[in-house]
Amino acid sequence: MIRAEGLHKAFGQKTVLRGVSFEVPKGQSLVVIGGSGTGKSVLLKCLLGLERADSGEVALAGLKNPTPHAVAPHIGMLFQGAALFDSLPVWQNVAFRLMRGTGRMGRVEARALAVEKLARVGLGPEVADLFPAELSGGMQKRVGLARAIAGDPPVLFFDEPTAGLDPIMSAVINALIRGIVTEMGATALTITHDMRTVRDVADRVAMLHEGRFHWQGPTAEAFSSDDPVLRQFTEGRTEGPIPTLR
Ligand SMILES: Nc1ncnc2c1ncn2[C@@H]1O[C@H](COP(=O)(O)OP(=O)(O)OP(=O)(O)O)[C@@H](O)[C@H]1O
Repeated sequence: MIRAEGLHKAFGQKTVLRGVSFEVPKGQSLVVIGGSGTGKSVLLKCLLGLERADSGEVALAGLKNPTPHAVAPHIGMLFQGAALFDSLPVWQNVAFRLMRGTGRMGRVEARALAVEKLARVGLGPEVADLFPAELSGGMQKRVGLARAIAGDPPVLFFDEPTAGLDPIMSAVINALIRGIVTEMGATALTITHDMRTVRDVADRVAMLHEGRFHWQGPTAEAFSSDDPVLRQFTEGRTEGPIPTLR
């Protein structure tokens, strides 16, 4: 479960979050949309404890206002640029967290688990010993996804999972995310600008606008709503209540 209650966050004079409240029940997938600079990344950082909200509360996997360290074993995260370690082979990237800390896995077990997770995201065992630089962007995303699910975490975060991918690879990654989330029974939160990701991945959609969730609801309703702010965004129109610089 992921819950936020009245999150406020300002940087100096600039208020970014003005009372964000929502709950993602266990096993559900929420996709957060919103224009550039509306605070989606700030919200994600507040949820992960990477930024402290000025006020409000976060509950994540049973933890209240967790620190990044406390929350790490309970979450998997796919970063926007995949964020793999260049100097480590793919399998060590996937098993990175499992090979550290108390109760860490031995190399043989960790490698076997990495190969299994790579298979889940459509990559063969021959990829395990390659280095990230040898992979295409789509393959790196798959490796990032394998790493996110390596520890079978109950909560998954996806930050712009299709950024920089072609439409076909985007569809592949979206389908993988949806399949994995359903199969694991994970609670998921995805940030995206990609309406295809919204359609493919979301049970529910929330739109961040002027520091709050301006609209929240089931995915089908997000695309049939007559809310002018939501419509302008989902239809990508320059005219409407959201100001644009042209
Ligand atoms: N550490 C910081 N210090 C000052 N301002 C910040 C900081 N982090 C974020 N901001 C500001 O908060 C606002 C929201 O930024 P954020 O990166 O969350 O937007 P976003 O919705 O993720 O945008 P995009 O879709 O373009 O990635 C921006 O105006 C940004 O400049």
